[in-house]
Amino acid sequence: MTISLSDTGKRFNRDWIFRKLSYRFESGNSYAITGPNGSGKSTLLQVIGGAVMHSEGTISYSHGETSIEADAVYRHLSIAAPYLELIEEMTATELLMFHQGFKALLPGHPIKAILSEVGLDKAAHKQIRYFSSGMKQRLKLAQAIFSDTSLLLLDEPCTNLDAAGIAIYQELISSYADNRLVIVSSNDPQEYGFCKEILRIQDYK
Ligand SMILES: Nc1ncnc2c1ncn2[C@@H]1O[C@H](COP(=O)(O)OP(=O)(O)OP(=O)(O)O)[C@@H](O)[C@H]1O
Repeated sequence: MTISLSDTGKRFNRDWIFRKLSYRFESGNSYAITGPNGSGKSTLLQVIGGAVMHSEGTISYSHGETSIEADAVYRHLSIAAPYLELIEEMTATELLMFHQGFKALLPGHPIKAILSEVGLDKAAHKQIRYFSSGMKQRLKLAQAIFSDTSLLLLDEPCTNLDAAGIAIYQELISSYADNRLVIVSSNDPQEYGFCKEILRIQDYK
């Protein structure tokens, strides 16, 4: 997948969050969006994912020679973000089964094995409402990383994770990010250290 932004800008009311952003994101590469609190990292990630509409300029998506309509891009992406909720009434296994109903998981990865990879094997049949914040974050990462998508968007992916969780995240990235387009919004090198390109949002004010 390739995502091209041309003079793209976003404002909320009278406040411009970023402007004149021209950038090309390409599959097989990894990108970090960095900047201080409130600078617009999450907003840019949501604009890229098509969840928030940009205010000026253009964004285009393509797969090889084929262009992807902006309103169909959600089919190609998975996202883990602090503001996205899990369905707390479900167990971890039920959530991934439900999710699989509309977005395929990576082939060859049964749900039991996925939960084991993120250290949630013992909690596979526990309701998410009883999960700790770190367990919820592990589940969000599993849901995003093990979805069979070409675009992986990660907003503060190590939020609430302990040292073991951070190590799992880094292993998952090295195992499952190849050939995908990965964009991480973060200020923490533990989260984006693997990224080859850095986009500083302050450069687009
Ligand atoms: N829906 C909204 N309506 C109005 N303003 C918003 C909205 N969403 C975000 N903002 C504002 O946009 C700016 C950028 O917010 P954003 O969450 O993108 O920053 P961030 O860089 O991700 O911050 P952090 O590092 O704290 O997560 C902030 O000033 C925020 O108040």
